[in-house]
Amino acid sequence: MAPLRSEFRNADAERRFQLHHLADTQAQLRIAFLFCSVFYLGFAVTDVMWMGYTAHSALLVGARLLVVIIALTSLLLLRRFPRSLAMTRIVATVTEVAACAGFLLIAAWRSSEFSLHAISMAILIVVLYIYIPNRLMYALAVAVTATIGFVLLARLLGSMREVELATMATLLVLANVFGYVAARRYQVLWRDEFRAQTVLKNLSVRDPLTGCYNRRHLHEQLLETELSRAQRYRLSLTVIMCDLDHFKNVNDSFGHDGGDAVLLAFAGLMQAMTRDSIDSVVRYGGEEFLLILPETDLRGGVQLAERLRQALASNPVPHGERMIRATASFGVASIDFAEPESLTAQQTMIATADKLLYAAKEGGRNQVCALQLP
Ligand SMILES: Nc1nc2c(ncn2[C@@H]2O[C@H](COP(=O)(O)OP(=O)(O)OP(=O)(O)O)[C@@H](O)[C@H]2O)c(=O)[nH]1
Repeated sequence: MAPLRSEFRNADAERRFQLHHLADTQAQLRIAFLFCSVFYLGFAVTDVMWMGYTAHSALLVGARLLVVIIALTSLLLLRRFPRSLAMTRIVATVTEVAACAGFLLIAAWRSSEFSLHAISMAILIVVLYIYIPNRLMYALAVAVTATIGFVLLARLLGSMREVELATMATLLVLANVFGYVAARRYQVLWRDEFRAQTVLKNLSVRDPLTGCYNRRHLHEQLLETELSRAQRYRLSLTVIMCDLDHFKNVNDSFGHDGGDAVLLAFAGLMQAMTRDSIDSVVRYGGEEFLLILPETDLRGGVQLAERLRQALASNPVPHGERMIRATASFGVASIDFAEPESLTAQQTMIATADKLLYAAKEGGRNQVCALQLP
């Protein structure tokens, strides 16, 4: 995690974290925008009480209304783009900037009350860091700029003595420091929690030796998701069942560690040669794997199986000083849901791929057998 901004260094992990929290972030922002609108408008009463019904107080109320309009527009934009991370960040930052600009304008126009404004400024700083969810660096930039602007205005327009001004500035610096520290703690805690959840989820869906998906995840989610997606969008779907040949001999000759090295190398090949986040590699049994290839026809499936077969056969696996030669057999079953009569169920696809795999074993191993399902 990057220490200052308290975000994952890996952009992809950070994006997944942000997306995971997006609904909560938006809900919190909606409340913050409503809260901001009520308070900005509510304090218009004090403008009128201090200044009476003058053109000056009307201008102040106008400035407050502008902040409220921006906050409410942000609220509508959140409703319009509920899945957009970029929009969520933009509306959070724009509303923060508008709230600070409005506040500084009001402070400048009611320049006789800077010690009262200082209390509001301290509250505003806490709200920016902790209450409005935004990237920590954006909150820091807005809060520090607003604080500097406020102290400069107090110096130029206020009637404070130097010592009062210095004390107020120090207190506001402290508010920034504690706001930043508290916000940073939240950010770190949320990410730690997300990391722990991700690790637990991975443990429950993946095989610990090879990192491939496990069979439970295949049956609970993967296969059904991919089949229904292929059916809905009338796409083709291919599965490859593969099994290392004479694996018992590998274990007997090189020990269990040698067998594990071959399993790892084969799983690594499959993961490297398939499409990231599209294809799935499942450890189906001891030395048996299942590949699920969405939007892939029989020809594509056979090509991949052939490439895998050749890669394994021609690249012996290093194990200590020795090299282990290994081969595998493959059964490829494909279905095209563009054909209206395709009714193949999950079990049929896997059972067919399994039969084809055993046909490949019967045929002499180190080969690919394939079939297009109706
Ligand atoms: N090293 C290691 N071996 C495993 C693992 N899981 C299963 N095995 C072994 O894999 C071997 C599978 O043997 P068989 O089912 O007889 O199949 P085979 O020897 O590969 O023969 P064919 O599949 O007919 O080519 C057994 O010896 C299992 O103990 C594992 O995680 N690590």
